[in-house]
Amino acid sequence: MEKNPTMLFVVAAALTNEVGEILLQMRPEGRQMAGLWEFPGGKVEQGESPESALARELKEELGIDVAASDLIPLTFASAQNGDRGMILLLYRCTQWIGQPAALDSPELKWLHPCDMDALPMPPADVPLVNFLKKFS
Ligand SMILES: Nc1nc2c([nH]c(=O)n2[C@@H]2O[C@H](COP(=O)(O)OP(=O)(O)OP(=O)(O)O)[C@@H](O)[C@H]2O)c(=O)[nH]1
Repeated sequence: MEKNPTMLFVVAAALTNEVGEILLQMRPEGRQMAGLWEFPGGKVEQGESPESALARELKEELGIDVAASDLIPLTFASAQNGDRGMILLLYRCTQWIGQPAALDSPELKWLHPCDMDALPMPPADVPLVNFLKKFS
């Protein structure tokens, strides 16, 4: 029997610039958790590796090209997402091609992890931000 058939896998990027700021985007109106600030990323689709899913999401959401080999695993969070369990995988990315643009969100913001507490973020992101504050 398949184990955890309902588990949702979500991948997200801590896109980090040369001064250590990380890019967050605002979730648009009409989506679950609209108005909250999140790390760019999304759900892993069937047949995708987490890294190829994240590279696809970064292209769709920000218009940047990222090599799967430039996505460095950082940490993860486990949380409830509606009626499903969710594993949220966070990767560090410091190398990409192109200028990040808000293609799928009303606004982007670069900020240091210690300033992220000032923004409303999904509850699942709390341990991710705590990790970044400690180890960035
Ligand atoms: N990208 C992203 N998603 C997050 C974060 N934290 C968090 O709880 N999530 C949740 O993970 C899920 C990601 O789904 P999504 O809607 O962004 O996925 P997607 O881009 O594949 O969209 P779609 O399902 O509408 O096609 C959402 O329920 C979202 O609220 C985060 O920091 N970044």
